[in-house]
Amino acid sequence: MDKIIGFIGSGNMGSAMVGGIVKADLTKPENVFVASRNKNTLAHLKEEYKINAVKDNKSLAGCVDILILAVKPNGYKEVIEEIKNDCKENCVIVSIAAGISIEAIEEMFDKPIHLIRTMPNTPAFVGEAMSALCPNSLVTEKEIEEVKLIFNSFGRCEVVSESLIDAVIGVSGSSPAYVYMFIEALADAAVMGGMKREQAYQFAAQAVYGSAKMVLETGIHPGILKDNVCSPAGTTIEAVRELERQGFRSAIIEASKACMDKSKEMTKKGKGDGK
Ligand SMILES: NC(=O)C1=CN([C@@H]2O[C@H](COP(=O)(O)OP(=O)(O)OC[C@H]3O[C@@H](n4cnc5c(N)ncnc54)[C@H](OP(=O)(O)O)[C@@H]3O)[C@@H](O)[C@H]2O)C=CC1
Ligand SMILES: O=C(O)[C@@H]1CCC=N1
Repeated sequence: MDKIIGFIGSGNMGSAMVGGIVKADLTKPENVFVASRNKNTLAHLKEEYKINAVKDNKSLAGCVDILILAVKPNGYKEVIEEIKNDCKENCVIVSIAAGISIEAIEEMFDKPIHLIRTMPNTPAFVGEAMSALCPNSLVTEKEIEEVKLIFNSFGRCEVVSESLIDAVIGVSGSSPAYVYMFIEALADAAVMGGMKREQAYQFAAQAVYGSAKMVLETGIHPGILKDNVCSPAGTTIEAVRELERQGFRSAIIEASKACMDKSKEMTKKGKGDGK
C-alpha cells in the first residue's frame, strides 16, 4: 500500500494498530506517521517499528492521506479543533472513538470530510482484531477498500451500518476485557486444582483460542459444539448446569447491554464525554 497513514495518539489502540500494520508488512514503516502527547510511547513505537514520530498534531495532519484519530473520545474535540485546517485535501479521516457519531465528528470539522467511523479492538496488536467500519456519504468505494486493507492487516473487518455500532462495541470492541476475565477465572480454578499459575494461563487461553477457532473455521453452531463436549453423565454437563444455575449467559448478556447503553449515552451527549 502506498498511502501515507497517520495516527494521533500512541496509547492502547494507537500502539496496537501501528504494531499490527508494521508486523503485517502492509506498508513500509516510513509510510506510517505517529504524533502523540505521550513522548514515551511515541519513542517506543519509533524504536520498535521504525515508524516516523512527528513532533506535533498539525504537522502530522498536513502530511498524511489517511488520518486515524486514536485519542480518547473526550479528546476528539480539542484535537480536531487543532488540526482541522491542516488536513490534506481529500484526506480520509478515521475515527476509532466509542460514543461519538459520524454527525458529531462532521460538526467538529465544520466542513465536508471523508470520514470512516470504526470500532477495532486491542487484539489488533497480534493481528487478530475484529473491526467494524461505517463510512459517511462522501467516502468513495476506493477509499473504503484502502481503509479495509489497513484494518484487514491487523485482523478482520466488516462494513456495517452506524446503527449497529453500539452492538459492535458490546460484542467485539469491549469484549476482550470480558474474555480476559473469563481466562483469569478459568486459570484461578486450575490453580485451585493444583496447577502453577503461568501454566494455568496457557491452558485457559489456548482453550479459549481453540474454541473460537472452531466456531470461525467449522461454521458449526456454537450450541452443537458445546453439546459435542458434553458426554452423557460426564464432567462437562455438570459444569454447564452450574453455569446455567449461576446465570452465566444472563451475566454476559447484561454486561454487553450495559456496554451498549453506555455507548448510546455517550453518543447522546455528543462530545464523547463518558462522565
Ligand atoms: N482501548 C480499547 O480497547 C479500545 C479503544 N477504542 C477507542 O480508541 C481510542 C483510544 O483509546 P485508548 O488507546 O485506549 O486510549 P489511550 O489513553 O491508551 O491512548 C490515547 C493516546 O492519545 C494521546 N493523546 C491524548 N491527547 C492527545 C492530544 N491532544 N494530542 C496527541 N495525543 C494525545 C495519549 O497520550 P497520554 O498517554 O499522554 O494520555 C495516548 O497516547 C478511544 O477513542 C477509544 O474509544 C476503540 C476500541 C477499543
Ligand atoms: O472502554 C472503552 O470505552 C473503549 C471502547 C471500546 C473498548 N474500550
